[in-house]
Amino acid sequence: MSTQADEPAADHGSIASTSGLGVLATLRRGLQVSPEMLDGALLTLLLAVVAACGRVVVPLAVQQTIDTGILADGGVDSRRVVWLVAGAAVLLLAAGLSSTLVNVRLFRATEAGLASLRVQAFRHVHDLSVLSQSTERRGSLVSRVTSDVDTISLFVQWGGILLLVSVLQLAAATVLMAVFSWQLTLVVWACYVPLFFLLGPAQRRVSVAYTAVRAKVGAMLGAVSEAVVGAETIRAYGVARRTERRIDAAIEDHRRAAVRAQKLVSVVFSSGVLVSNLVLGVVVVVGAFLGVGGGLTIGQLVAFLFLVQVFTQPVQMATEILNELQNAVAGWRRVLAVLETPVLVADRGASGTTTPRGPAAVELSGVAFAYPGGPDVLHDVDLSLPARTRVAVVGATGSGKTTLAKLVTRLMDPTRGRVLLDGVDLRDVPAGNLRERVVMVPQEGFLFDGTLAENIAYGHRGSDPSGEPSHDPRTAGMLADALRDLGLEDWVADLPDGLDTQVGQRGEALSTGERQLVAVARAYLASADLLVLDEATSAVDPAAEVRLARALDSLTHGRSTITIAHRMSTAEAADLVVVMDQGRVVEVGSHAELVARGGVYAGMHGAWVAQAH
Ligand SMILES: Nc1ncnc2c1ncn2[C@@H]1O[C@H](COP(=O)(O)OP(=O)(O)OP(=O)(O)O)[C@@H](O)[C@H]1O
Repeated sequence: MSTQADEPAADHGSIASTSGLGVLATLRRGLQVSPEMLDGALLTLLLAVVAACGRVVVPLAVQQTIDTGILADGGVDSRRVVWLVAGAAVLLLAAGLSSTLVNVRLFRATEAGLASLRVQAFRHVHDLSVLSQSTERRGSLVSRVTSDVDTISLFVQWGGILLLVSVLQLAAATVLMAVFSWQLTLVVWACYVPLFFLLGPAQRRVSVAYTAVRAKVGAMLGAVSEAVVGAETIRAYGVARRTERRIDAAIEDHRRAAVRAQKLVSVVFSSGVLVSNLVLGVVVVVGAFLGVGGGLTIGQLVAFLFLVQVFTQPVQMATEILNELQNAVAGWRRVLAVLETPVLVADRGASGTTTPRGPAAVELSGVAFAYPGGPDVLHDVDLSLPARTRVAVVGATGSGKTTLAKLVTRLMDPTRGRVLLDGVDLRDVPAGNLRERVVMVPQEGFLFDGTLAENIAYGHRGSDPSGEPSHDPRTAGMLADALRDLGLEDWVADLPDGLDTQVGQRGEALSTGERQLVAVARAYLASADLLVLDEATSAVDPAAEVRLARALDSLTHGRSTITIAHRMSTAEAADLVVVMDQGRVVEVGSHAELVARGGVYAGMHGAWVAQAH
């Protein structure tokens, strides 16, 4: 039997920055994760072949028209010319249609694949422990689900189409050229291969130049937006000139970087055109010699000139496409890394042990915890918190109070030891059951842009714990009851639109104290068996303080609560006080007992009393 002592330490793996797979492995894995991308790929490929063949229709038609129509043995054969032109038109139409279909089909398949990739990545981010999320900067996580997926989409929809069509186009042109003259085909390839290799380094320089431009754009936007946001401070300190100079410099930097990048692009582009023209010249000269020897007809020579044009575009684009491919693979790696991060706080689901609703008792046994890569911040915590008890956890800043709260609410799992709810290890309690029974009330809950009613009802999940907060009339009734029980009716009545008041983004339209009240009302509606409260530290006016205290009192009445207490008055009012010091529980008892004991708590309390009076 496994005991807490021999349980392996939980590996708090954070999200790797990339998946560490090679290019091909990344592409293979990416397609496995989003198989929708390959939907109907065979037909798309066939259509792409038709589209690519369309690129050589004109050279072929020109050759046929000249050799068998205009220069026919018995003089110009007008009927043949007309047929050839009409045939070419039909083929071009078919190729154009195929090309459109290839675009549409690739677009549709890619969007379906990427949408499912986004959903998977987003769901997974949600399942990851708070720990994995916090080790990764949240913004960066958002970018993985959004802009990194965009780099893939950019490549697949633009680069991918070009790559597919270009490769087929080169193949079709080469085959036709080889049919006309293998010698001249070799000449064309010999001219283009070096260009391809030269373009690589040039393209890299372009890419570096553009990265610099993007950085300068960022710096410029930063400088401008800082000046706009901080306009009041800038004016107050009379530093407008200095700010202007900074902005001017940032704009000038950007201009210089943009011009440099554009110059490089012009050089690269013109050299492509130059080589293409040179090849045309070489083809004419070599072709003329071959023609003299009887190896090449005039029609074929002219067709060659067209075919050289068919070569130029894919070769010029190739390095850019490869660049996009690199970007896409990098994006894919970052998204896959999210998907590969193991869910540390795993949900046992139906195979877990559902605990019945009712008074909740909590026990911590030999609990230790370390944040990733850090030392233990909780050591050997043994605690038994009876049901229906108001517990206050006190301790100096950094003593581990919040960490303890996160373990009790299973936002993370302990590195060693066990946290039990009514005797069941939290790791065995299904997530739905746990969220129904245990609710964490942060200092200030996150408010969503919407009405006050919506924000309060957010905590209520009706009878279905996994369901959406219900919007039915019963909720309205419950809201009214909750506000009455918490003594918040007056407050809501005084608001301009009552429960329909818009709270603004993140609740910016409410005051700090009001946001705290929303958090309390929300927790009340959630009607959990155990509340873990992080007491607000921000000061509010005395009237609001009284209202909040009264609401909190109603909220916690008759319920098991664990409050991270920042005020001694909260500890005084609690049934049980847990004192933490440097990650250890050093004292447990009632306020009176602990004061009488004359230990750490008595010292903290004494200091508070002395300061207050
Ligand atoms: N995400 C984190 N990553 C690494 N270390 C952390 C993290 N959060 C907290 N810690 C560390 O863990 C220790 C305990 O922190 P905790 O937040 O639990 O203390 P606290 O008692 O709640 O403090 P406060 O009263 O200031 O909120 C501290 O040393 C802190 O630096």
